[in-house]
Amino acid sequence: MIEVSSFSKTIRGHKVLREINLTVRPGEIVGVKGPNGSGKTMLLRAIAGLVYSDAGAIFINGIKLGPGVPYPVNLGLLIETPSFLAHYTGLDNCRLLASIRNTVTVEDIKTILRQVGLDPQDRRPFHKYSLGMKQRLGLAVAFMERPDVVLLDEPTNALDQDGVEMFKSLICKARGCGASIVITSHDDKVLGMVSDRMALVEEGRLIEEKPPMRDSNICCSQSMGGRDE
Ligand SMILES: Nc1ncnc2c1ncn2[C@@H]1O[C@H](COP(=O)(O)OP(=O)(O)OP(=O)(O)O)[C@@H](O)[C@H]1O
Repeated sequence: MIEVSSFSKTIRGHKVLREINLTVRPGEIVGVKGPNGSGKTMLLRAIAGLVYSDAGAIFINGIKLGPGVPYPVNLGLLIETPSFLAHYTGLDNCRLLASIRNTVTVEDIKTILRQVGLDPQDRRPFHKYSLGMKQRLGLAVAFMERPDVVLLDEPTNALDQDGVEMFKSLICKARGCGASIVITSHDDKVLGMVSDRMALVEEGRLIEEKPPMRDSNICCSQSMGGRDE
């Protein structure tokens, strides 16, 4: 459960987030839209515990984020361009990141790589990947550890149609497993299809929240089995 409570953030004298209130329950996807520079990425960074508040607070499963507080749950994060070790393969990059928490096996990693459309046996180093392949690898890492909180900034950037379908399937599965998910996108169509609610951010303010759109939400109509096949 994500609870953002009257959260404000000022950077170098500029108020980038202003009294944001937002709750995302387990098994819920909130889509955030808004113009360039409105504060969408900063909101995700704040929920990820990467920036702290000037006023207000963010609670994850009831635990207030702040300096010295370990992130309370498994976090799946894709913010801006994913950065990986240039000379490592996709599999080796994933294995390195997975070794930090040590909660998934190599087979789990190979499975998620296949799910995002990458070949675990591909020996090409990351720097030879296309933009779409890099984005797919970023998504693989975000979902690799069966996260409880998923924060995705422009997740369909550089993805072809097949990649967008893969993304929809991944996010619906995570929702079905009870993750609290926030995504930003300039693609209204994708946001509309997967979000339970939409939030509109302008000049650092959350100015409108739209109610659940169950009828058009593809995640509501898909089967919500476990992750692997
Ligand atoms: N590291 C930083 N230092 C200072 N200001 C920043 C920093 N990062 C972002 N900002 C400012 O915060 C505001 C919100 O930026 P943010 O990246 O959250 O916008 P956004 O809604 O994600 O935009 P876009 O749609 O272009 O990705 C902008 O005015 C930006 O200039």
